[in-house]
Amino acid sequence: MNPAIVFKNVSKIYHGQIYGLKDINLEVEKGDFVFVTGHSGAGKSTLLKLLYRALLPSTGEVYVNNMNLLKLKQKDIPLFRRTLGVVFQDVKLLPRKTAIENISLCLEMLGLSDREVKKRAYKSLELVKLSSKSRAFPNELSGGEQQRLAIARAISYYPTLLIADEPTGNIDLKTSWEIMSIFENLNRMGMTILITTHNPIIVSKMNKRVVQLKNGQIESDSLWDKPLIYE
Ligand SMILES: Nc1ncnc2c1ncn2[C@@H]1O[C@H](COP(=O)(O)OP(=O)(O)OP(=O)(O)O)[C@@H](O)[C@H]1O
Repeated sequence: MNPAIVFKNVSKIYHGQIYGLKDINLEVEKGDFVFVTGHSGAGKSTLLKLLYRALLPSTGEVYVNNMNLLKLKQKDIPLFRRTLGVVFQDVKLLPRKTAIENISLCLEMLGLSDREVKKRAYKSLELVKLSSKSRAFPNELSGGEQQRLAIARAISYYPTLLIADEPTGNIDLKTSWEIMSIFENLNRMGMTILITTHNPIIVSKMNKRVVQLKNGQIESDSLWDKPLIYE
């Protein structure tokens, strides 16, 4: 087996003294769907940043899609980032570009033909059920639609791994379920999904693997099997 993600004895220490993560060991198999939870300051963002190589570990090794991120050469970083899609909490959409342009602009940077860019951009919008809003500007979209557009942009590269930072952080529960069902569909299509969230209702109803962080360490790692106490 070649896991999608491997953390081997990973610690991240900020300013030589603050532990963001402490001796983490974690494997995520290809095709898994994993939530990472934990209180504020538990280390969720640090873990994500290590995954997309915005940070390097202080000790230990991180592998994503079989690449040792410590050994990745600077010139290979853009290529590496295309193997994973990232959905940020603040959606980072370009305000003066339409939905379809927000996606196409990223794809154009890959050097794809105009035809391929168009095909992938429309396909991505279709996957997040936003085809009817292709010409809308971000400020003409609801919070949930903006989040869906951010997902469409992240999957337009056809990544095998999709990671999302609090993707339901700023939206209501009903819209959150719509977003979760999109992640589930992408997972069924074979994409590995890793999502950080604070939201216990989402976690308790989705029945997925849950990695719970506390003070930079893994407190528990199991399938969610607790009773639904947040109804
Ligand atoms: N750039 C930084 N410099 C110093 N300390 C940092 C830095 N980033 C994070 N930390 C510290 O590392 C620890 C983990 O932070 P992290 O942001 O990963 O937690 P989190 O679980 O994502 O929190 P939140 O849910 O509030 O976003 C915290 O103690 C935090 O103060």
